[in-house]
Amino acid sequence: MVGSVIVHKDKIIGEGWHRKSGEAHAEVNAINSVKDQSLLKASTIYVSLEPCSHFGKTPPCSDLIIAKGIKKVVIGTVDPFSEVSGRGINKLLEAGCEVLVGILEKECQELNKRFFTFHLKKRPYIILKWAQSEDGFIAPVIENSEDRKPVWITNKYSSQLVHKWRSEEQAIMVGTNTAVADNPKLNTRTWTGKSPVRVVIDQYLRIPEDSALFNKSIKTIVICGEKVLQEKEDQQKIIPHKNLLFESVDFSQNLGTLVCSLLHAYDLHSVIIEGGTQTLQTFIDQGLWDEARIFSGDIQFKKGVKAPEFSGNLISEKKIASDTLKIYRND
Ligand SMILES: NC(=O)C1=CN([C@@H]2O[C@H](COP(=O)(O)OP(=O)(O)OC[C@H]3O[C@@H](n4cnc5c(N)ncnc54)[C@H](OP(=O)(O)O)[C@@H]3O)[C@@H](O)[C@H]2O)C=CC1
Ligand SMILES: Nc1c(N[C@@H]2O[C@H](COP(=O)(O)O)[C@@H](O)[C@H]2O)[nH]c(=O)[nH]c1=O
Ligand SMILES: [Zn+2]
Repeated sequence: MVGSVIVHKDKIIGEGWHRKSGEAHAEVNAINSVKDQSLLKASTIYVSLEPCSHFGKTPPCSDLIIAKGIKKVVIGTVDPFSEVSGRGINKLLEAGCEVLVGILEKECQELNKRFFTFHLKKRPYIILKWAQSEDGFIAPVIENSEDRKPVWITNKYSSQLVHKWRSEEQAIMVGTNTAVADNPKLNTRTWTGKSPVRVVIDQYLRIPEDSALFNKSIKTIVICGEKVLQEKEDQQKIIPHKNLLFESVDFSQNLGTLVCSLLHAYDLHSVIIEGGTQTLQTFIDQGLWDEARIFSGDIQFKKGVKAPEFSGNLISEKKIASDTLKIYRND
């Protein structure tokens, strides 16, 4: 999200923000919102991200600022996107604008943390999320039960918050055992908004075909081994569908890095990984995470699947009725 404000003689005369990829940028909306366009020549434009310099889905905002005769530009942070990255600022300077860069820089980077991670680290912003019992388990001992559903640890308020989080991210991922044991839907249900793209690891394609993840209602990417995919394709057991995509990777390599490259190639800027422990630990051990959101319920399991082991900076802790939510950052 990028925001822009236009100020004339200490008075805000225009405001705008970038609503959606492909639509008008913040500066365009802010400029268009100014009723008396003749004031622009004596105004300052504030924008949280460097004005763009390239013809992307829309024309360059730096050209528009210059064309409107705005003389002073205050920028929160440089754009990490290689097509822009300093070029927007240079265009403005060359046109004789006064340009201030780095105002509330940290706040502006935080606002677009997904976008920054995607361009600077060439991977999605990674949020780890799990719920653990009071004694540190994410599930009791798994019995080979026909009844494929999660053992619920958290309360309905935490669960609703998770659905809000799902609506805020572009992808959601789980490991094979979780898909087998829980038959999760991984959609956004108790909150409004989009469901993320579902991603599941399934090296040997052993997740039952009638699983909710394969119902084709939402775009779903299955990450499997090269050999098994070839075999299934040869047997014509994979029917191509726009919402069910199979991607093979070399499981003898570093899985975390492979998944990150794959999601980057799919242009997915963020992913929430909802377990289980083995999958979460894979990313933790490779330092491939940005935030961990951990619920603790008041239930005790005594034995079962241990929660992941990790260390990070605790940035917030709160009670949600009987649950505790702790959020950590990896920095
Ligand atoms: N409370 C909570 O928040 C949650 C609880 N759960 C519970 O956790 C349990 C499952 O957890 P867990 O057993 O840790 O399983 P995972 O869901 O993490 O699945 C593990 C499997 O995924 C594949 N996999 C994961 N990481 C790798 C890797 N680095 N390399 C290769 N393959 C990998 C392997 O499949 P393969 O063996 O086919 O190679 C592995 O056996 C379930 O009981 C579920 O109910 C799950 C999610 C959240
Ligand atoms: N058990 C457990 C969670 N489990 C996670 O939620 C998934 C189920 O998603 P869905 O089928 O969409 O409701 C499940 O597979 C696992 O990833 N989450 C929590 O917030 N609290 C909990 O106590
Ligand atoms: Zn722009």
